[in-house]
Amino acid sequence: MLPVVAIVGRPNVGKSTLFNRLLGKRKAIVEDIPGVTRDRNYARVDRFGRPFLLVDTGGFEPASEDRLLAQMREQSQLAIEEADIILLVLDGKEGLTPSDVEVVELLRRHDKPLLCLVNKIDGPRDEANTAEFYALGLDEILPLSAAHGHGVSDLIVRLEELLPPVRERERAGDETRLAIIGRPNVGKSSLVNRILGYERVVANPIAGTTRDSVDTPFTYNHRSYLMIDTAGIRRKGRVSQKLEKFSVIQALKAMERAHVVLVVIDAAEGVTDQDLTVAGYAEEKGRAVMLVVNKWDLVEKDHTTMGSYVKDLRARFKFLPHAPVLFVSALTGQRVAKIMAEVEKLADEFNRRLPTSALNKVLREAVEAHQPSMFRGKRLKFFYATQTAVRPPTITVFVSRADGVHFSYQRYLANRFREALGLTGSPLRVRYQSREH
Ligand SMILES: Nc1nc2c(ncn2[C@@H]2O[C@H](COP(=O)(O)OP(=O)(O)OP(=O)(O)O)[C@@H](O)[C@H]2O)c(=O)[nH]1
Ligand SMILES: Nc1nc2c(ncn2[C@@H]2O[C@H](COP(=O)(O)OP(=O)(O)OP(=O)(O)O)[C@@H](O)[C@H]2O)c(=O)[nH]1
Repeated sequence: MLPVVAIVGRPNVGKSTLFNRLLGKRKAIVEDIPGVTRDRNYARVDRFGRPFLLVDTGGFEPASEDRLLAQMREQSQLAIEEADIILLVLDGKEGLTPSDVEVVELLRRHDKPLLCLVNKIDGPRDEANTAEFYALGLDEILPLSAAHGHGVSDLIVRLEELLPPVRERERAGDETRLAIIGRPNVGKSSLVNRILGYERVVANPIAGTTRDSVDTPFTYNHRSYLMIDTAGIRRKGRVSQKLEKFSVIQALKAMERAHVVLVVIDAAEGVTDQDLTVAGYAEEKGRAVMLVVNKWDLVEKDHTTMGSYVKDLRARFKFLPHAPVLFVSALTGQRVAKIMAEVEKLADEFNRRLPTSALNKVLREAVEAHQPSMFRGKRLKFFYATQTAVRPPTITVFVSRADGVHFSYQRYLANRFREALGLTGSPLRVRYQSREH
């Protein structure tokens, strides 16, 4: 499972600066998810020896000293519960403050690895500023300039030493891994129980290596599935609802390991930004996504309700035009049995291997039926298409000028591939590569 590294510290100490510094240029999570305007406070970091999920716990509302301390306690508590490693950022320019002392006390009562960073040590002149922080009695204080990068490589070395070893690959086999995610209280556990109640649970839940994870293998229609549990979200209660991003982390961790992701939406509450955020991440990762609208029993309906609900859903989840949508009630059981039937179809498509001959036939016929427009005075030439990856199915098309394939033509070809190959719900990636002939 992806380890979590949380950055904590008072406002203005440089948490976001450090976050961006560790992230480097490339942000691993899409930032332009339509409909999501909120700041990004978490991202997968892949640039170093071991990938991890980095969380910036900042973003306090401006508050009085008292309120601030309360928020910092809460922030630290969450980091203790959720993170594998905690980076405490202190302000070397401002010096040690009473709230720093308190937070350190709180953090070290637990055995989570803690790295204490004194930031804004921009040059030799500032180094004396670190001295007073030794009063905290910590074994190790790392001077840092998040803004200029000094000390960052030392930090990374320490981080890598502390990160838990990479677990051996997820249990091999061709089972489909299923994650059910959604905001607190949308009915995830009820759905999991319903699904596992219907299907044959093969074994007792296997306790994962981390305390929160309990995956359940089961079979449906003679095929193996693994239900990835997101129980962590359930136990947090009051606190994590305040800092919603921590429940997002659980969802991100589950999605890392999943093939098929069920994004559960509360029918009565409607789509929230958080739903869009996690679905956007699933889309970016190339997971097969299904939108499950739960608590359908609570909605007053006439014959137009479902249609307009779908329309609204499609508009919000524009980036997932193919995701199947189901309206269910975990309470009454209505249509819950359909979920696994849909999952099976989706998983089939998601795992599909497409013969090169079939792909080329589709490509040839599509180009014949509708020629691409000229690019810089020349007709584009399409050579051939072949599948270059599975999960999700990925097709590479070789063409005279990859940059000459207009977006609308890309969409046209992708749709032709989908139609011809019977891919209705699964993501499909089509890449273009230039070739001379
Ligand atoms: N001199 C100096 N300034 C820094 C350094 N790192 C951050 N700053 C400055 O400190 C200020 C606060 O930085 P942020 O990264 O926004 O701090 P933050 O902790 O995320 O703040 P909140 O979002 O309020 O929690 C900005 O003006 C930064 O430019 C540093 O290494 N040296
Ligand atoms: N009316 C109605 N209530 C439901 C339905 N599904 C779940 N609930 C209720 O919604 C509440 C939350 O359900 P849970 O299954 O615990 O939701 P969860 O998403 O696992 O919640 P967290 O543990 O907070 O993440 C419970 O009171 C359920 O009885 C449904 O289809 N209709």
